[in-house]
Amino acid sequence: MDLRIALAGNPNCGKTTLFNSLTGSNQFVGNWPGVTVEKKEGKLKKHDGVVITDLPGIYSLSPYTLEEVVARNYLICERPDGILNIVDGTNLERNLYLTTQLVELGIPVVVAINMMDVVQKNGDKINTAELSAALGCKVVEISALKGTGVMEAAEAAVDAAENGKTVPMHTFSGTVEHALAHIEEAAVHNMPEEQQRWYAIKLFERDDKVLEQMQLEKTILEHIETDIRAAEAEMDDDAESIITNERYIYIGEVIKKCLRRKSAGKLSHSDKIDKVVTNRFLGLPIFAVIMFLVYYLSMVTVGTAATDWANDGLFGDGWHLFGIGSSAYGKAAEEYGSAALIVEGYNAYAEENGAAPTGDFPYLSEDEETLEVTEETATYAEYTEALAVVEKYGEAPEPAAYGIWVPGIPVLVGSGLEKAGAAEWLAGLINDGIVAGVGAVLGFVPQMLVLFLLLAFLEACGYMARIAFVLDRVFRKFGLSGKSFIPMLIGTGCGIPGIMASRTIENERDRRMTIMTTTFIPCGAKVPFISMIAGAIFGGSAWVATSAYFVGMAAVIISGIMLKKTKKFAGEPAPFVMELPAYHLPTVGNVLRSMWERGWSFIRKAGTIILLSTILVWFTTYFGFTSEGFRMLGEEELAQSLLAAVGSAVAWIFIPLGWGNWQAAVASVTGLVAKENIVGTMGILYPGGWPEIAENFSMAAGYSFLVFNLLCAPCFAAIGAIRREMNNAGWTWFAIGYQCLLAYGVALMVYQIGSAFAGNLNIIGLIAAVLVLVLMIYMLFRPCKEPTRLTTGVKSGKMAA
Ligand SMILES: Nc1nc2c(ncn2[C@@H]2O[C@H](COP(=O)(O)OP(=O)(O)OP(=O)(O)O)[C@@H](O)[C@H]2O)c(=O)[nH]1
Ligand SMILES: [Mg+2]
Repeated sequence: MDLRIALAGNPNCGKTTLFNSLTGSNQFVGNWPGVTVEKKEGKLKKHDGVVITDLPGIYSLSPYTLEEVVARNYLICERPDGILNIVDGTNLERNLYLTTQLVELGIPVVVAINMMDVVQKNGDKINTAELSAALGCKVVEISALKGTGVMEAAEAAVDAAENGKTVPMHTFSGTVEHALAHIEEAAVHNMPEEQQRWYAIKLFERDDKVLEQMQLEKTILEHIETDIRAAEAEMDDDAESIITNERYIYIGEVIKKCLRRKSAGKLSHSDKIDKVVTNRFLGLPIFAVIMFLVYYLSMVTVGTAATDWANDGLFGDGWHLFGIGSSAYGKAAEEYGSAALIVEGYNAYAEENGAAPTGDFPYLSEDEETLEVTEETATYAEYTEALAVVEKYGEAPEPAAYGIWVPGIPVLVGSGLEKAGAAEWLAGLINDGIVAGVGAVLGFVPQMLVLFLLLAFLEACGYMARIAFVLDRVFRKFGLSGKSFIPMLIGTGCGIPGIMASRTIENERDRRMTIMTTTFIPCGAKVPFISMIAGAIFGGSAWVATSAYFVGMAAVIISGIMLKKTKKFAGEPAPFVMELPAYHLPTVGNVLRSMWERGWSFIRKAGTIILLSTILVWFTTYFGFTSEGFRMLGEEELAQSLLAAVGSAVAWIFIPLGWGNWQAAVASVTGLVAKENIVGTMGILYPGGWPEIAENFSMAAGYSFLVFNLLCAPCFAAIGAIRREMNNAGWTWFAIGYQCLLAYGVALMVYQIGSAFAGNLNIIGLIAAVLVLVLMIYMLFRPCKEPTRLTTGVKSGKMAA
């Protein structure tokens, strides 16, 4: 049997950080309470047979929310062999409240005071010997972040689990002890001795869960009730408060003996920053600016340079080594290209009219970005100039002549396959399928890494927790709770942990609503298609990605307001009590690790599920029934493919949204498998790349496509998470149906109203869009329905406990 050590402590005290360093795992760490919502096990490094369990944070052993129940049940029902209680040294008073309960459990406890690096920097001193004597268990000092003292702490816990015994030092007042003695005698005397005290105290508090678990006989219950009543009458308070108060009084005494504060009363750095960042008026604008910067840096500056290289170079024709020669070649190619078009126009005119033009003549010019072809006029003088240029070059300039030219993967693979004499279908599968599809997704890796890096930094330093606080003020105006923001915050990485994070919401209706709306926020997998639309149709503007983020957030707020007006969701928002963690500079290692974790899972997905999807998409795209029967198709025959047939059958649904072509319809459907697939599928279906996409989408249609895929049902994995968290098929379908309907309605408005502004008015479409708008406004402003009875009996206001 393995020795089991549980890491228990308040939220955000560093349990997961310690867990990662003790076990070498990579669990997610963030600077706000409620990051871990499930227990995780790992083997202690260099110690065979010791299993460490990371638990969600708890403030006490009376849980209110789902993830707190997980922690409590593990401690009480599965009873680990030892508890390593992590205590945030910068917040001893609140943290020790849990400690006083843990030492009563009858399980050996070792207290590890964490964040000692901060405590020391603040100049505070903790007397551990004194604290250890007061609590009745060993106390060690650690810094999980810096890794100091962590192994010693784990070994102390192992030692205590094997040999130790923790006996609580604290006694309640005489009246309470008297009642406890009676309860022990009457109700719990047949339990193991070390557990009796804890159960007696819980019975005294009339804890529902313990009462339910013990199934006491009615006579015994009545007997202990008289004891409790007597104590309550004597102390003039209810039993639960008596216990809570006495614990705090005791903690106050302990703290007085063991802690010497240097920085009492001064405003800390965090408080000063918060005065600005969470300011009533500045908070939101600062948030908007920061999010814009995050997307600007990842999408436009650092990210784009790298992504362009990945898309056009690595997964395109090729690139100049170190960029040397690129601009010279670019200039030459452009000069030659535009001159050649004029010369072509001249020759075409001559051929058509049988005589060379003497004056002005028309020629076709092509826009480099959109590939749009327009007719221009050139003069004879321009022709002579152009002819000179063309003659100077002789032929189209070769990139290899300007620097060291490295061919891209498609070129290499193509020539390799040709040399090996691969069959046509195999070459097609590899180049037009896998390289085009998976390559299109992998091309976004640099951007994603920059984005993940910035998000990891914001999460780790503590800023994101402030956003929940700032948004709470906004959300509350609409009857929503800022608590709903935490899942969305996690959802910017991936929707699945986001949906799971809804467990921190105690109110069942708010929780359901949060599950339904969390995936509106663009997750990492949606970023590539947002970026593709921005790049192909909007000239790479950073506003597109930033707007997607705020469209997602608006969708959450609007949905919240609309849903809250229905019977099923009505009711006061859950009170939002979250302490703001102190800001701190995250370690480089931690931020990089978090970035790499997310980035790697993105890459891994490209190699598995995206790869499989692209193979399927390629096969159904490049094969079809023609007049000569079933065969492989050429690039210009794709309209006859199997996929085109299927896609066309559903594409009409999207005509009102402006992108009723089968390619876009198919891409949206493959997006349900994984959202990265949208980019991969478009990569296969538009062999001409971004310029071909730009040709097929107007700006209004492009943005409508973006909005639809942002808001509609998430990928299957996330739908599975919704199913698990809702724990009900009806609610799951309701969530998916609502998401798709909302996506359709908003995309319809975007396209129809956007087109009308662009001068492409479609009267019927516009009427439909206006109707949707009116309906939404009605849903937003109609009076509230009376709430139905709340089904769960959870209490609110846990911080008071
Ligand atoms: N300065 C400092 N920061 C730390 C230390 N240990 C953890 N942190 C930071 O504290 C924050 C919370 O760490 P987590 O490990 O996620 O905390 P947790 O206890 O698992 O939190 P929940 O899962 O929400 O209960 C992170 O930003 C950590 O980087 C430490 O020793 N010193
Ligand atoms: Mg954790």
